[in-house]
Amino acid sequence: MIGLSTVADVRAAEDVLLARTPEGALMQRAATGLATVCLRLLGRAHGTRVTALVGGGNNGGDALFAGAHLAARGARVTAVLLDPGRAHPAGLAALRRAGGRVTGPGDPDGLDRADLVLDGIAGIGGRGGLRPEAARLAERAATGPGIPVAVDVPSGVDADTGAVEGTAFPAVHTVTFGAVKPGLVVGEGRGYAGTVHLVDIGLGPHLARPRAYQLTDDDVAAHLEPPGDGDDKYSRGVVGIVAGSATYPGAAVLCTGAALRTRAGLVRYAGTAADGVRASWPEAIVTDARPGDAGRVQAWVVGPGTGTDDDARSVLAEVLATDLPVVVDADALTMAAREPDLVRRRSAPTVLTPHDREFARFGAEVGADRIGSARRLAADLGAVVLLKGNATVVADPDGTAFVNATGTTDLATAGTGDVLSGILGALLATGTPPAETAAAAAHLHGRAGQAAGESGPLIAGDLVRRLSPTVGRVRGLGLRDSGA
Ligand SMILES: NC(=O)C1=CN([C@@H]2O[C@H](COP(=O)(O)OP(=O)(O)OC[C@H]3O[C@@H](n4cnc5c(N)ncnc54)[C@H](O)[C@@H]3O)[C@@H](O)[C@H]2O)[C@@H](O)CC1
Ligand SMILES: [K+]
Repeated sequence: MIGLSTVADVRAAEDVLLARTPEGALMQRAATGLATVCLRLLGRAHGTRVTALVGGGNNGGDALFAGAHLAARGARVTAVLLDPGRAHPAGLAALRRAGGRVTGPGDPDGLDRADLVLDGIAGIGGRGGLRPEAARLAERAATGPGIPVAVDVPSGVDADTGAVEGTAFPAVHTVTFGAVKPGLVVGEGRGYAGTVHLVDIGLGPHLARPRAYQLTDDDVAAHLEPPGDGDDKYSRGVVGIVAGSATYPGAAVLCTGAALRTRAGLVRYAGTAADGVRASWPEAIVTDARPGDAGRVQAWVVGPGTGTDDDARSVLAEVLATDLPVVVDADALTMAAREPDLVRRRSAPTVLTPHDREFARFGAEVGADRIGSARRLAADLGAVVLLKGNATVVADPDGTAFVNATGTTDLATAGTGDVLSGILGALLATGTPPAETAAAAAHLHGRAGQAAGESGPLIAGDLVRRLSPTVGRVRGLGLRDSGA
């Protein structure tokens, strides 16, 4: 797992470390790491042009020292000082010694010819939307030819939330120090940070335990263990699915298929789309009776395409009255938002999977702080909230959060949510902790989306078809993608 550390946690760890290291040592570590990444991106230093945008804080200091490293290797470095009176004095001296040029914000011509632009305007000390002069430079850098590299955090991005007010520096790479900050991987910030490179400056042992994480393929592989010798089809957890309707069986077919393809244990389907599901998935055990008559299951998925009429409401209430884990999706979210006590009174795990509009039905818009909003709803309902988005956020009622790293914009198409709830139900039926399990489902869903998107625009059925090879790949078994 990759821990995501808040600004307060980074500052606290820095304070401890600063007291134990010679003055300037941390900034040197940061600047050396930054220059190393820049060299890798440029391929060579000699003869290249680098423009550093330099604010009046330590973030600007990092950019100046890194510029000095690059200048010492033969790069032509220009520092554009936004606040000449406050630029980091030692950094400025180092850059000048190494032969770098220094100008003010009125003379940013270097931006139009740079091979690489360093954004050292503001880091974790940045507050609010970029001021006009900084915004102008960030916009100019965006249209210029140089590779845009953010120092620690793209200026204008809130490091804790990813919120952007107005303009931010549109980095293609962000070189961040000590720990990945949440704002680099979630919300709008994710789009401004590009590829994140973490430079170790020794903060690790002093950092508080993070409250937010990203899962890796290895973490997710633990949720996808193949059956052991002693397993049979029941011992690995059976998932029950209530989805679709006689007129619209599509959601039921996608959800059931996704569950089957995620874990080829047992999948039961109960609902009015029974004929459609039977025709598509002879492997599922299908009934058009109520969930209570479907046979034993270890987890339920309820809601995709069920509608919100009285019958649908009574089926939802029946499922939520069980003491089993339940995934509440789509139409079931609309109904749960009307009667949140159906969720609150449960003691077994519930996972809600809203997109932004569904989230708002529970009483508050998502807003710019996606992790904070998901945490608030999770705590209010005592349920895990999986808030869908470009970077899906999962929040546990205890405040632990996960941010998904594998999402692609290709997934923004009809039916992909039905696939996610099928994956999630299948994984939840094994009895693993619900928040991490939900994060694992989002990760796998994203990986399947990446695979399906390689050959052009994807439709939800492509995700289902790609799931088995994707599970194989994430498990690291090296199963060959069948290309189906
Ligand atoms: N504390 C330390 O020992 C270390 C700090 N490091 C660097 O220091 C940074 C934090 O430094 P600071 O606390 O000095 O703060 P920053 O340099 O991140 O931010 C303060 C500067 O940003 C400007 N600024 C703030 N909001 C702005 C806005 N909306 N528009 C335009 N300009 C704005 C301020 O005028 C000031 O010049 C980290 O992000 C990291 O880059 C690293 O060198 C590692 C070691
Ligand atoms: K920056």
